[in-house]
Amino acid sequence: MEGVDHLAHERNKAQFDVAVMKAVWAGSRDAYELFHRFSRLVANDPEMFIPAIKAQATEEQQKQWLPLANKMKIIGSYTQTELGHGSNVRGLETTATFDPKTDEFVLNSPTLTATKWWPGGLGKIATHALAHARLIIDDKDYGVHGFLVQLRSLDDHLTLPGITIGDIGMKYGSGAYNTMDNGSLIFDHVRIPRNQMLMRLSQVTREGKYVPSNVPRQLSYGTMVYVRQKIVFDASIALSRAVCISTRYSAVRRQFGSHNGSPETQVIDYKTQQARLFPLLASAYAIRFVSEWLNSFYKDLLQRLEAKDFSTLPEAHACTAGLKSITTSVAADGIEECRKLCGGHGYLTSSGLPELSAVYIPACTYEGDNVVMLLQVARYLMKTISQLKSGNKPVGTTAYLGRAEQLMQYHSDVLRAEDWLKPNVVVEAFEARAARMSMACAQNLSKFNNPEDGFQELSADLVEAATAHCQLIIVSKFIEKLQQDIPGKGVKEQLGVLRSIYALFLLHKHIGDFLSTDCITPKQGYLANEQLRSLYSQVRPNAIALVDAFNYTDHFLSSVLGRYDGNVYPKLYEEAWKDPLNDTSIPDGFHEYVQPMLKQPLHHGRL
Ligand SMILES: CCCCCCCCC/C=C/C(=O)SCCNC(=O)CCNC(=O)[C@H](O)C(C)(C)COP(=O)(O)OP(=O)(O)OC[C@H]1O[C@@H](n2cnc3c(N)ncnc32)[C@H](O)[C@@H]1OP(=O)(O)O
Ligand SMILES: Cc1cc2nc3c(=O)[nH]c(=O)nc-3n(C[C@H](O)[C@H](O)[C@H](O)COP(=O)(O)OP(=O)(O)OC[C@H]3O[C@@H](n4cnc5c(N)ncnc54)[C@H](O)[C@@H]3O)c2cc1C
Repeated sequence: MEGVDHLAHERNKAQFDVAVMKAVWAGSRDAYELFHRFSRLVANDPEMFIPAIKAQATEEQQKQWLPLANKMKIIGSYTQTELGHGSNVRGLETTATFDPKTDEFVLNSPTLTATKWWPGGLGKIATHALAHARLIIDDKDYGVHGFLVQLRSLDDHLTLPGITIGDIGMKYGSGAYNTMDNGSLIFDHVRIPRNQMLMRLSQVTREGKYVPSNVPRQLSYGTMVYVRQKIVFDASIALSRAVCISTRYSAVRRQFGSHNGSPETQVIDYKTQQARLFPLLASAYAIRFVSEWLNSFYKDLLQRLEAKDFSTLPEAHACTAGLKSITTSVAADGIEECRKLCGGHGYLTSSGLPELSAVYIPACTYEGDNVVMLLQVARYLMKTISQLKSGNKPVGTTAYLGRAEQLMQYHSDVLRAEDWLKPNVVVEAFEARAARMSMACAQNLSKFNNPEDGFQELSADLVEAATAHCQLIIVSKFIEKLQQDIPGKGVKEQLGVLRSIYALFLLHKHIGDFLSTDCITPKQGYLANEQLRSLYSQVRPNAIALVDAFNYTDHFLSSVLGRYDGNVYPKLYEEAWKDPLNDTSIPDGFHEYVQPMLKQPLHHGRL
């Protein structure tokens, strides 16, 4: 019935202050930032074009271009990926050849695979591209640099001479990503003034002299690092949206279990439903908190870079790449699991889940394919280990590797299931697992004469070691979050339950790592799983309140299953009748195509 809260009985069970939990969830990001995340499918993708200008343009160039971009006087596209190369940025083929006679660069797409392909906004709306191309001076190739190129007239929006642009066509399903005009672009000897090469990091003089960057060349990748840390925050929103929908629906849905006319069982009370749903609820909170930490780490990096302190740049790259990879995989897989948790109705567009999935899953690919990103983390871990011998003491997220010798002797001293509730017990187990997996890779790598051959041969193991390292970071940051002063009745206790669920779910899921590295015994693994079951019972009465704390409106969720009031069935039915198919009783085409078949006479008893 309208106006009735069908989930009131669930909300009354909450054992914590929901208003405080809402504030904890919102964290340091304001509402605009939250909304902005989902207005990202705008043409002028502010996520990339504007940050790239800020990162790679000189002050003078910023003064010229930023006001235009910020006021949408130009619409920009971050145009890096090509038909033939996306992951391998150093393999890009587009060229920008300096012409000293005219003080210009000539941009050209020498091959079909050099065609720019995928950049958002490029297909129909962008007027300018921040094009990544190989800088060529006097036939010498100086590698990939950024160039600002006008693509379309600002008068009639027609493409300019030498520019061939198109949309790359429909993408996965009917999802909203089809509102993004990801485009293709071919340059045919397009000339731009020399001052349209972004010259903050390296320059080309009027005489055609290349002045290399006096800072790490990887700063030219800075925009990708910036977006990757934002993507981690985005993962917490996407996953929490799906978890909110499937948790509320799981409390509404009843199936089996009726005795003597009693109501059927709420599916949220089935242990299998809890074992699938509650780790995702815990993961949403875990990803949110690690994204807060990552954002502060990134802001600290920016301050250091201003002071020409590059000391945390490698770690920032490894953390943004690795956490982007892990959190988007968890969120993408989690959204699909949430669909399945809603049974058949989860497959309806009106559930909001198919659309959320279709829009979200490319996050595992864009801004760095998730495996390629974990391989970057693995390189960083192997390099860190290789430097141990020279006395280099790792700090920050790899500090535990400085205690590798000690961790190699570690054995968990868990005796009872509740021992797994102690944060230090959990962190030690995760550190030992990560250290032993990385040390084993380093050991095996040392057997190869050519380290690169070894790295390729061992890359699957290295990805697993990188995953263990990133999961340790997320577990540690969840624990650190709870060491903060968090007011409110029961709030910290509930977050402590979620923290333990997150960690013990991972331990259970990756039990093979923990056993094969001899960090824990099978019995200790069994006790962890036993504790997990008990934790699910502790979350159960708070589940609805924990997803209410995400503070999402019904409009934002756009899901009949995830409605705040739980009034699902009437709204499901109402929503279905909005489908144009239900405008008429007899479907179009019936008389022309179906009825003649039905009217066909029977021949000898056969149709
Ligand atoms: C809501 C949210 C909105 C979400 C809104 C998002 C909307 C979708 C828009 C999507 C946009 C895109 O996809 S834009 C396109 C995104 N494309 C990508 O992400 C491409 C991924 N590929 C890459 O980043 C690079 O090719 C990478 C894989 C790192 C390899 O680069 P290189 O070959 O140059 O480097 P390597 O040889 O591997 O490493 C050399 C050294 O450089 C270091 N290094 C490499 N990259 C580094 C980096 N970024 N910063 C620091 N250091 C780096 C390595 O650690 C090595 O250090 P040492 O070992 O110490 O020497
Ligand atoms: C929705 C969407 C939006 C995008 N928007 C933009 C944009 O605005 N601007 C832009 O420039 N680009 C954009 N891209 C492109 C995106 O950045 C690339 O697709 C992404 O970087 C992956 O590169 P790739 O396609 O070359 O994948 P590939 O690297 O070709 O991946 C194919 C397979 O090869 C594997 N692989 C590749 N290299 C290795 C290796 N060294 N070791 C082991 N395995 C490897 C990968 O893991 C993967 O399984 C977008 C892509 C999508 C899907």
